[in-house]
Amino acid sequence: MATFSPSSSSSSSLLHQRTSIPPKQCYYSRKFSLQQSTKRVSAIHLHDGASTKKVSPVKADGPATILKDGILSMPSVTLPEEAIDEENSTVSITVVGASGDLAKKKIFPALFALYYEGYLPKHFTIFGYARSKMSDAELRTMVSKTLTCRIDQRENCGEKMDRFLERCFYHPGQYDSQQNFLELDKKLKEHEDGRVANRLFYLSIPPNIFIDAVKCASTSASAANGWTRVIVEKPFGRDSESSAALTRSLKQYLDEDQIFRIDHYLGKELVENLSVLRFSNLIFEPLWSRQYIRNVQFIFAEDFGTEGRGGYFDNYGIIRDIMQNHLLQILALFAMETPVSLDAEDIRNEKVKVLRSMRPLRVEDVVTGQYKSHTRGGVKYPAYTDDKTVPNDSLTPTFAAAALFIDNARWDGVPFLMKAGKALHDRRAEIRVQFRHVPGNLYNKNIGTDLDEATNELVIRVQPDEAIYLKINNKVPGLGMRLDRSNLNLLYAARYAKEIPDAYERLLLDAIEGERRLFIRSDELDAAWSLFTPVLKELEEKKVLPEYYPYGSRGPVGSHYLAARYKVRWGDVGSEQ
Ligand SMILES: NC(=O)C1=CN([C@@H]2O[C@H](COP(=O)(O)OP(=O)(O)OC[C@H]3O[C@@H](n4cnc5c(N)ncnc54)[C@H](OP(=O)(O)O)[C@@H]3O)[C@@H](O)[C@H]2O)C=CC1
Ligand SMILES: O=C1O[C@H](COP(=O)(O)O)[C@@H](O)[C@H](O)[C@H]1O
Repeated sequence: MATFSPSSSSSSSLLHQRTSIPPKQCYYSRKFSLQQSTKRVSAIHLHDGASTKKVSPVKADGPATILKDGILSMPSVTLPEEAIDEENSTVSITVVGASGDLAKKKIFPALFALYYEGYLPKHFTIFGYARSKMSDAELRTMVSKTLTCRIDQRENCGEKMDRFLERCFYHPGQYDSQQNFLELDKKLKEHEDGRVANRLFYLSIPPNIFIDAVKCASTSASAANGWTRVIVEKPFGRDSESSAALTRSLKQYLDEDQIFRIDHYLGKELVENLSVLRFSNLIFEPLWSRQYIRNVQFIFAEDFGTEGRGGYFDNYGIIRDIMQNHLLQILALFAMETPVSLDAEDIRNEKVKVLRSMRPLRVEDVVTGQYKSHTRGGVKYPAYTDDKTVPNDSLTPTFAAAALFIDNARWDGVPFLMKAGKALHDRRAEIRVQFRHVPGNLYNKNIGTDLDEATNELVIRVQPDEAIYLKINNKVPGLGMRLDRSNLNLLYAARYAKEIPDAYERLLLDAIEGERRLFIRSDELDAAWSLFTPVLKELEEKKVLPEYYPYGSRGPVGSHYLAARYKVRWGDVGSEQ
């Protein structure tokens, strides 16, 4: 073990102060401000000039404290031995299903962005694995064509891309072939070159072959002396039973702490910021309850249909595709109680608790829709069922709205509304918090007749154009006394010059670093499915007809009736959004 014991040092000198860390390493902290604000030493980042590695202290003797003039006093922390041994360890990342859409669109670009920014460890190798026949050179050509990520306009991008591609390789193989995975293992070993070998497998394949691939990877290509982790993509089953069966099968080959169930919405910047906003600002946390909040809305909209993914989508539908995972995860983060710390288990414990306090969704609290063909400006937009991979008589919802409730002391009676849809008039993901009326408001008569319009609303716009804004009532300048609604607006593009990383970058880095906070634990998943499984079964058994809405419209009118039943008006509708 190595001991690190700086004390009473400024944060900049802290970066270099150490006792028994080898001289070429210094401290670099991606999350330094987080550590300061939590006043706990939960992680330390080691940086050797080329790469960064996060380590958890084995032991911290006490909390960090901020003294006068920003001087930071740190406790003595004990680091694990592997933390100081970057030279002798390596990480191999195998993208299983490398020829597929997600790998090309998201995973390889995210890995390149991490490399470009210096976040990957010094020694790393990337392998693509799939059945398609490809050489290393062909994989590199394929990857280079799809590196259309945020980095590609940057300085030295071409040069860095060449360096990155030199470290990408390909192995063709079947997903259920131990022999093919043994061959992969052999190649990985050659690249690992006798170092401590850590291996990350990213399962970017259809769910019906997850288990075959996990079985082969774990039995024939696990790391011999380092860690082995597996990132599993959604869908995690299609209901409680199939999800539990998937978990059982995964656990035949992996421990829970090796399984990284990804929900990429948890990696989005504004979703990460939700806890910061709430727990580090005095003005929000005291208002975060039924006393002040009338309703909360989670809205997801896409202005395109299921084009190209109809085959997958028809078996799942929008409730499983977006609500049960992305929107529910955001809801859990929004509504959970204060966690004991920012450690993964403390956060996930709170998320499970709030999910388990929720009422299973009732069929009368759901509205479903499906888009139909629509011609606008001479262009004909297809119906969902025009997709050749979708049956003509499919009832699969491409839109749903739902009202959910949390039966605990904080949220009793507050409607949590969700709305998700494809082929709508715009693309957005946002959280809207509508506050109650001001009691005995002196200015009621200056507001007009619609008091609901005049309540405060906090909007967290996850995408596009990331922003946080608060709608307030304000006096219109002039000699009269007229109020209007104005926004206190934090528009990220105006406030921060830095680009926002893609969610997959954050999540891949976390998986490499063993940070589980943004990945879904099996009990969270069980709780999430318990809420949606009964209603999904009922909708399917009763063959409930979706309400048809034109491609490019605002979706079924039924969603407004549902909201009105709970005295809610969707915040994304109307002139001022
Ligand atoms: N694409 C996206 O935007 C998103 C995808 N996901 C999830 O990520 C995973 C991968 O998605 P995506 O890349 O779109 O998937 P693809 O359909 O593109 O499949 C990935 C690869 O798996 C192999 N494959 C496809 N079908 C089969 C099959 N029936 N049997 C065996 N192998 C098959 C193919 O490789 P080969 O033939 O070379 O072996 C293919 O290139 C899925 O679980 C998906 O649900 C999650 C969120 C978004
Ligand atoms: O998981 C999924 O997410 C995408 C939307 O992701 P975004 O990051 O582009 O907002 C959605 O299109 C897809 O249907 C779903 O499977």
